[in-house]
Amino acid sequence: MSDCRLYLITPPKIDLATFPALLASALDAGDVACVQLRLKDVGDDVIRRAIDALRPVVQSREVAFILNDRPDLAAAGGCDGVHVGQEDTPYAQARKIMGRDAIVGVTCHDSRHLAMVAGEDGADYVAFGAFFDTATKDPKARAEPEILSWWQEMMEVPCVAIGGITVDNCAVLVDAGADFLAVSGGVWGYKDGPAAAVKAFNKVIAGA
Ligand SMILES: Cc1ncc(COP(=O)(O)OP(=O)(O)O)c(N)n1
Ligand SMILES: Cc1nc(C(=O)O)sc1CCOP(=O)(O)O
Ligand SMILES: [Mg+2]
Repeated sequence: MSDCRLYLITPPKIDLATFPALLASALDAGDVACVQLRLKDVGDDVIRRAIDALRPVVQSREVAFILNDRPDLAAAGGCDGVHVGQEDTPYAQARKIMGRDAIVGVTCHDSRHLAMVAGEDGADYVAFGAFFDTATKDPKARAEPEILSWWQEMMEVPCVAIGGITVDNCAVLVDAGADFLAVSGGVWGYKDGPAAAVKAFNKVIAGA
């Protein structure tokens, strides 16, 4: 059985009147390691309100609550961590803002070099992607599953696979050694709903 775990990414737009209950139902359906709040092109107040609404839902279930892009708002809002990309706040600054005990993850696209640098700098995980076509964003790179196997042989730092991951295509990434599958559309857009998606992902992970 694989040690791989699910890492949920929130949908690009969320309605705070309904999304907390939907998220709770997904988290109660099966194992989830982290939830990343990912809102693009919105003001700080919108992000703060979303943190306040979602953080208790996530943290009360012993799941790590991670904010995308913004270590300042993550630290101020009591998040467990932050995810930064190559064009966001640099890792060292994010770490300084978040503190030693927080989770700081770094996007590395399909680059072994970026991953080595992030791992050696002290990142808590490195993220590779996009592995598949995705409608959630226009990804900078396409990664192949071999990069996960290569990383696992070289390094102790966990690796996250992201980009177009679904119940139907994820097995190859689990087999290649992903520690986490980061998924948005494959959960929130799943034919039978997000709770069924979490169950189905966990079934594939357990069988891999
Ligand atoms: C787990 C995880 N991996 C990669 C990303 C992408 O981050 P980034 O390249 O900064 O792009 P945006 O998500 O900010 O558009 C991520 N968010 N999470
Ligand atoms: C946020 C993000 N980053 C990517 C990268 O390649 O770095 S792909 C991606 C989209 C993830 O959403 P979905 O599971 O719907 O494809
Ligand atoms: Mg970013």
